[in-house]
Formats: sequence, structure tokens, C-alpha cells
Amino acid sequence: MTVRPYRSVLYIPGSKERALDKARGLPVDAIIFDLEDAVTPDAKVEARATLAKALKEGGYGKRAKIIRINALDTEWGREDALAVKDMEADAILLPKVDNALDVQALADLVGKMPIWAMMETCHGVWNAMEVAAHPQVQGFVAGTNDLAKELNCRARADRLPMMGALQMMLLAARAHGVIAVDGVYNQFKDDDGLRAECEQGRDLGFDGKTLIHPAQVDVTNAVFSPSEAEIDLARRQIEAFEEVERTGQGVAVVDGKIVENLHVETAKKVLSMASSIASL
Ligand SMILES: CC(C)(COP(=O)(O)OP(=O)(O)OC[C@H]1O[C@@H](n2cnc3c(N)ncnc32)[C@H](O)[C@@H]1OP(=O)(O)O)[C@@H](O)C(=O)NCCC(=O)NCCSC(=O)C[C@H](O)C(=O)O
Ligand SMILES: [Mg+2]
Repeated sequence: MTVRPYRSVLYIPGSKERALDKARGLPVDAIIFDLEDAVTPDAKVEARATLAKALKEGGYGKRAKIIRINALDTEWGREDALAVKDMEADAILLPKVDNALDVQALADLVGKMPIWAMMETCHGVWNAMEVAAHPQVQGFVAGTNDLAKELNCRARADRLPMMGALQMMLLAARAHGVIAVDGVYNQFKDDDGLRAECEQGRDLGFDGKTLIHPAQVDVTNAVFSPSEAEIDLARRQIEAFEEVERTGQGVAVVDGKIVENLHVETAKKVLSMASSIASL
């Protein structure tokens, strides 16, 4: 079992050459090259060429390369999609997805390219299950700023007002084997707040977090990596289960807690993730 990490997923404005270059040396698992909100309207057309050049030059190593285009109902969306189709990227990210028809409209333009969907509209969250079920959809990104705007909810540290929406997108992602990455933490100089939100997102089940600034990378990678204690426990659970299996039993006990086959599957996933991270 190999698991690709998506702990840290950094947005980079597709128009900023300096940031595009800096990302080549940052220890992020994935990059979202942005043509949407991080790029001003007057720079959008030029950003396509800037981004295409940076991707052609390469240097992004093992980092997953995802390009966020403008929504297809904007004046830039269609041309973005057609341009991205020929760029060296792993996936295309569609913002403001409301339903599976939106995804199919993009698939009609880009062929078989893997598609990720921003989960940031009320319709999109409600229809998350059908979006995740689309055969080309491989990832969800929570767009918590747009979602807060649509919900008209307050930006609370505990994110209680949007908890239902976060869980709906996670339910859909998990039901269809889709990666799910949490939204951004806007106060990019507040490490303690970032850590708390990362821990919450990790505990909810997100694979990682989207980031807006390089200063957010280390905290995020640390929170979303399996800890030494988790790795040690996973090893001991697997060993203990294999031992009882040899005697024809199906339940082991480790640290006073039962270990069944399903726990062993989780333990193997932890080890696989740790090994993927170690190989980066
Ligand atoms: C937030 C920023 C505008 C801050 O920019 P700046 O003041 O220039 O930061 P620094 O001077 O501290 O930068 C230090 C160096 O780091 C590089 N840098 C900065 N940000 C990035 C980045 N995102 N990727 C790569 N490199 C970056 C600077 O170039 C400096 O480098 P150097 O000069 O060589 O030392 C800025 O960080 C920024 O624009 N961030 C991205 C904002 C963004 O992408 N917004 C859109 C995505 S969020 C979103 O849309 C959420 C979603 O849709 C929702 O609805 O929630
Ligand atoms: Mg958004």
C-alpha cells in the first residue's frame, strides 16, 4: 500500500515569478498554482503564460502540481482550462463547484486529466457526494473563506459554524476514496492558531491543509505527519495481531485496547504514510 502525502498544499499566485521560483525549494507535498483569487483580473491572461513557463522549466520535484483555474462561468475559465490541458501538471482544480455537471463541463474541455474540486459553495457542499463520485475527481479542497461568505457565518477559532459543511465534504471524500485537504488559515503569522486549526483538521480526517505563505509549512507538515508514538504503536499493533493470528484468534490487546483486523489496516496506513514521507 503506498500513500501519497498531502500534508502541506501551498497556494502560489500563478502571476508571481518570485514565488513560483521560491516554491521549488520549499518542503511542501503539493502546490496549487493559482490563476483564480490570488491573481488580479488585469494579470490573469499573462499569468497563464508565466505559469506555463515555470512548469516547463520544472524543478518542483516530487511535489504534486495542481493548477487552479477560474470558474467556467467567468471570462477566463474556458481559456484557462484549454491552456492547462497542455501544461505539465498532475491535476486541475475547479473553484466554486456546485455539482457533478460542473465537473463534467471541465472534463469535456480537458479530457482525461485528473480533476480536483473546491468545496466552497452551499450547493457544492450539499452535492459533495455526487461530485466525489465523478470518475475524474481525485481531490477536494475546502474553500473556507468562500464558504463562510456564502453561509454568512462568523469566523470563529473553533470553526463550529462550518463544522457540518466540513464533515459533509469529508463524508463524501471518504465514501469515494478522494483526497480531502482543509481550508487556509488566513492569519499567516500566527503559528499557535495555525497549529490548533491543523490539529482540528487532522482530527476530523483531512489529509492536510492548504497554505498561503511559506511560513506555514513546517507547522503543517509536523501536525499531519504520524508521530513517533503513532508509528511505534502501529508497529506493535501489527506484530501483536500477527502473533494472535498464528494461534487462530482474531483479537489482540495492545496497551489495554483491542486490536482487530480493521485497526491493523489503519496501522499499516500509518506506516505507509511514514515511509512515503521519509522518502521525500
Ligand atoms: C499573503 C501574501 C500576500 C504575503 O506576501 P508577502 O508580504 O510578499 O510575504 P513575505 O514578504 O513574507 O514573503 C516572503 C517570501 O516568501 C515568498 N512567498 C510569499 N508567499 C508565497 C507563496 N504563497 N508561495 C511561495 N512563495 C511565497 C515571497 O515571494 C518572499 O520570497 P523572497 O522575496 O524570495 O524572500 C503572499 O504570501 C501571498 O500572496 N500568498 C498567497 C495568497 C493566495 O494564494 N491566495 C489565494 C489562495 S487562498 C483561497 O483562495 C482560499 C479559498 O478559495 C477559499 O475560499 O477559502
Ligand atoms: Mg475560494
